[in-house]
Amino acid sequence: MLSYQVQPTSTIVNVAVAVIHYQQQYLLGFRNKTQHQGNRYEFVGGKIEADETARAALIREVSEETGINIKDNVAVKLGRLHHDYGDKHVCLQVYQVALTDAQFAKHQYESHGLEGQPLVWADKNKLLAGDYPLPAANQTILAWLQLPTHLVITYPLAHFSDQSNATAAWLAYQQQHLPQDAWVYIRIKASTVNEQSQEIMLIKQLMDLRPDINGVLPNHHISQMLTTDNQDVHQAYIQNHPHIKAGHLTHTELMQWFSDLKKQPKPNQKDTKCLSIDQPLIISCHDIDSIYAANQLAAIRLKNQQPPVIGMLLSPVLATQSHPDDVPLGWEAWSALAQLADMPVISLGGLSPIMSQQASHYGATSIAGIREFLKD
Ligand SMILES: Nc1nc2c([nH]c(=O)n2[C@@H]2O[C@H](COP(=O)(O)OP(=O)(O)OP(=O)(O)O)[C@@H](O)[C@H]2O)c(=O)[nH]1
Repeated sequence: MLSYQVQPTSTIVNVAVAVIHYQQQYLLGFRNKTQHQGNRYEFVGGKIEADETARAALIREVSEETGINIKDNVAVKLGRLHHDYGDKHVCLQVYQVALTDAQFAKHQYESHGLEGQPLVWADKNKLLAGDYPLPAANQTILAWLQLPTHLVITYPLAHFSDQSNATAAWLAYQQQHLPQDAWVYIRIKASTVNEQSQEIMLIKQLMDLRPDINGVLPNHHISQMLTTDNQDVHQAYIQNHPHIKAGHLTHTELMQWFSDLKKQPKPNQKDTKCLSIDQPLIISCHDIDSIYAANQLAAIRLKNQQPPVIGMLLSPVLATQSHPDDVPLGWEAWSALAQLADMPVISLGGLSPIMSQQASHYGATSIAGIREFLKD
């Protein structure tokens, strides 16, 4: 089977990693200088024994290292990643665990763990800013943690087709209804050639009108921007715009990429240029085949040291008005698929923000939607 997971000659060390947090504070240990990747901070965790599941190892390691019992906590899978340190090849299985008020109250003042290692609670902003040196493999975990709990998706242009000027109506609507500081997948889905030529301009206009929002831009626009005559201007725009957070790859685009990959299994940097390589990616998946393809793409980007895949939009969970013909997966089937993803999974389809807790119970790190996520 075609697989881009790195196949080293040495043994892979499987590690369960617990990203333990209480609200915006994250628990870090400090690795002794004699340890592998010593003199650095780490998330709590350790090797998965041969006869153990990753979750069982997670509970055991957290208990052994900190005394915190997370048996009854929800552990949301953030992802799985390979990293070859040269002297050691690790496969990290990473879970996010939110502590309860009582757990935090009990453990917050412990300055050392049960193995004598120093412990600190790091503010999320400082952690993401790189104030705590971590092993190199953890850079991807930090990128995953950038993903917000809510992702807003814009209405397509067609939603405003009864207006005399649909593009102006689209723009005015987004300007007014997008929540402050939201991460927004700017999806326009123009149908006419005239509208298509305006899409990039519309995206830029929206980003200018609402400088607070964080944009997830369709990948085909990013690659289009980078292959036009104004390539330098666009490249500078994308690279220097602090609020462009990721490119988005549709299910169809992903499967096209995967089919091309199967024809040419060793793509070079130029061949992957159609995928935004300056930005992290968020990928839409609907089934097991696309999840497999997304995992392959994530592994290739990691191996090529390109910005990682930071999320998978897996849909539809429930029936939606926007896709009335799609058969919903339902939470149980959705959850089983989500477990197969090697990156954080965002639930989508007929959801509202009040379902966040339910979504995380089923394995979602985030929740996305259109109408229910806009402000009145
Ligand atoms: N616990 C933990 N390990 C990590 C992180 N990131 C990362 O690359 N690792 C690597 O994953 C492996 C963890 O295994 P471990 O904790 O059981 O191993 P160790 O080297 O500390 O001890 P040991 O080999 O003496 O048992 C180490 O090679 C470590 O460098 C992290 O955030 N937390």
